[in-house]
Amino acid sequence: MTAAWCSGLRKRYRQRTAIGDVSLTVRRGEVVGLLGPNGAGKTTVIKMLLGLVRPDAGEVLLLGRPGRDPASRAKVGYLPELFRYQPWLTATEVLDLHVRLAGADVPAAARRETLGQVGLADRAGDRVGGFSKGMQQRLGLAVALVSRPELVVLDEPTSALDPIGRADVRDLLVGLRARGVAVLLNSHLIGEVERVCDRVVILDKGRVAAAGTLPELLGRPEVRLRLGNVGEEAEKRLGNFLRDGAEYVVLDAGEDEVPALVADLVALDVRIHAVEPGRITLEERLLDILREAK
Ligand SMILES: Nc1ncnc2c1ncn2[C@@H]1O[C@H](COP(=O)(O)OP(=O)(O)OP(=O)(O)O)[C@@H](O)[C@H]1O
Repeated sequence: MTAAWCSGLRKRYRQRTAIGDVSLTVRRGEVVGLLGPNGAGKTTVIKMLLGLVRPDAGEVLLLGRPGRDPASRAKVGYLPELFRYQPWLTATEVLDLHVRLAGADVPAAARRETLGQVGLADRAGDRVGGFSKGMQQRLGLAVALVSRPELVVLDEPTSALDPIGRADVRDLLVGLRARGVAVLLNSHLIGEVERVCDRVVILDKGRVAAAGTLPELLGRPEVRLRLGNVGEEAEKRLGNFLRDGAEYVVLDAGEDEVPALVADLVALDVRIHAVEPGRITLEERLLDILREAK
């Protein structure tokens, strides 16, 4: 089930410890988000996983093989943070080149389909030198996906993309997960990570500051009620719920709990201004974790 695994990774550059101790796992059919401030070590971890940077210590397994074994990378797709493709080649030729380099067998129709998936179908025959930055990043995604990899590692895949491009990438990731592909996603766009990732690993100063599923990191979902004209009887009915300023908070609400509560409150002449789902956002949680670690 494990697509990528590393344990005890360390890396120093001269006197600077880039990675102090990082262990993480990405399972098949799972999208894992890598978050953390600038310089936290996200790209270095990705490069050590992929054999592009040699760790000082630690172990890597990719799709069941030791990371040092070049064969372990045959089924891995990678979009680097800094992407550049040969400007004299067309998009189709870039894909052909990468398919050849990967030693993969991908029919021409499937290559065309991949360019279509990233929104470049009508630019397939154009030279990459004339592409915008976002178009080059889309091509980079096509390169990462064209050989039908079992593990996809994307280092800030939407940094140059417009909002529609970002939504396209989200759809692509959901499609990959449904096919059982494992995805490791490094992104500063926390909303994007929150929407699409099953698990999140937060790096800070070369260490894992927190890791878990979204419910584990964000706590229990809650429903918040903003009410007016709360009389004595209504106060009694609300007695079991937490009060946070002007709001009442229902934690872990059962399926009928909120509708029943609202019906009772309406019957008691309470004015209901809002009934809203409320939970700390991943961005708030990330900032808390990073501030605590300071
Ligand atoms: N080739 C290198 N030589 C020297 N130091 C390096 C090298 N590569 C990375 N580092 C250092 O390692 C640390 C982690 O860098 P890394 O690029 O992994 O961070 P990051 O979390 O990906 O940051 P960002 O969000 O800014 O992309 C930084 O202190 C950086 O200066």
